[in-house]
Amino acid sequence: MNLPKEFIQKYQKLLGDDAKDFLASFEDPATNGFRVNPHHQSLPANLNLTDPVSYSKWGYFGKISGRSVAHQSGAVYSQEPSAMFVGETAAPTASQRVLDLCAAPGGKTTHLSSFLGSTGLLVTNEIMGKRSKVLAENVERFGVANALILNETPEVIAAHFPGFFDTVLVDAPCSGEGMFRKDPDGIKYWSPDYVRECAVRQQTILAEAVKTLKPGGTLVYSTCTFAPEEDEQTIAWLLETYPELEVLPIDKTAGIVDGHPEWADGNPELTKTARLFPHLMRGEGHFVAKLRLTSELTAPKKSRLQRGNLTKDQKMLLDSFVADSLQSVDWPSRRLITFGDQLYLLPEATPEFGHLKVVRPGLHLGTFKKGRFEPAYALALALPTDAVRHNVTISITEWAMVVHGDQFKHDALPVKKGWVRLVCDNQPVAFAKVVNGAVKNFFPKGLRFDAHLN
Ligand SMILES: C[S@@+](CC[C@H](N)C(=O)[O-])C[C@H]1O[C@@H](n2cnc3c(N)ncnc32)[C@H](O)[C@@H]1O
Repeated sequence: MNLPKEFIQKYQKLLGDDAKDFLASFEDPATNGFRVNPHHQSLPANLNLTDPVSYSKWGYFGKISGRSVAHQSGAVYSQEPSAMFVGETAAPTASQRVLDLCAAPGGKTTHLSSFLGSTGLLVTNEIMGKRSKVLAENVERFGVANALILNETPEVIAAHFPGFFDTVLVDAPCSGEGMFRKDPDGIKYWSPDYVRECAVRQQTILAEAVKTLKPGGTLVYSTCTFAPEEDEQTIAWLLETYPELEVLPIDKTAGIVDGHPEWADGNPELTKTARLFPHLMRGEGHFVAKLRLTSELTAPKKSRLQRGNLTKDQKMLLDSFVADSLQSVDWPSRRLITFGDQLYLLPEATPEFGHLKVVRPGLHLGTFKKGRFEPAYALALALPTDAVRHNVTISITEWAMVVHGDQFKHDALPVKKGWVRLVCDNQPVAFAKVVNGAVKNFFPKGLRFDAHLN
């Protein structure tokens, strides 16, 4: 790999004897991993779970194809193992209010959702419009039901949610030195100036993030870069600027090491932060710090809950779909909200949106069409097995036809007419409509792909 001369010299100076191994590690292949989705009652039969990531509840080493049932159904999320350490450090507890401020494409958000289960509120935000759509796709594929997905600046988020969150994650945009093995093109952007530019941006983002914390709340800051300017020095700046913050210790195993105070202002508290180096552990590299707000920084504002807005006619159409096709779902009217003809289930205790740019106000339940309700793809992936009246098991060949958008015939249909959920390898695939004994494919047009089974 063609590493810049200044990069090599910088790390030779910082790492001393270790620099040789560190720099040599850039010639090794990137480490792959995936997390399994605890929301799925069973996992695909052929998943290789023989090589677990020791510090992660749901993580394994290995590569999963983006064209597999495991991926499409949301049974797994591909994530390199050092990135898993971020979610494990944040580890929100049930019912918390959680903010993921820099969230796309959604690796850490889906991980945080695994801790929350169906409880609490996960506000997941991405500043770039296009990337916020990718975030929404990944959140939906992972069957997350309690996420409010936003496309906002940190400034707007801070103004809307002062003193609101129990856990805040800032997985900051950074110089990405830990991504060089996976994406060598990233090296082109690297320069000492770029590193400094990133550090300034990180401070700007953190200055907003801290305003959203409740007293006692936890802030997790992470980067996928090795630059001390963006890692220890950023935390040193935080501690100096906000005496209300204290660093919390992080358990370090599997080759994860302490942060380096001597690479910042010498504050010994910085040893509590964590460094993940590719020559010391099996992963691409990260920096993680965990802090707690010890006293109030920003007074919370009184916010009302966002109210649902379903009309009587819409309620009737929805009730009729639920009666025919689902069982044991509990969707109180106050949480049902329409955006145009799209229906969503708000997460419990969602505060009013005001003027926020909302990408998804919760779980997409479906679309109101003339005189009927059509269930959403997101709903098919989010519902547990027993919540759907008719699950139809399809073969892998039929699955490939579904995800390609083809029509297909199926012998064992439980109904002549109505909605069924297609299931392959015990995983949810999509809703389909049975019309006169034939299956009508509703796999979303924008997500169709060729599974290349042969
Ligand atoms: C490291 S990536 C996040 C990765 C994500 N957390 C995950 O695990 O999949 C950083 C994100 O911050 C966003 N970003 C860039 N500039 C930003 C800014 N000024 N404020 C907030 N987010 C920003 C980027 O668009 C990018 O999606």
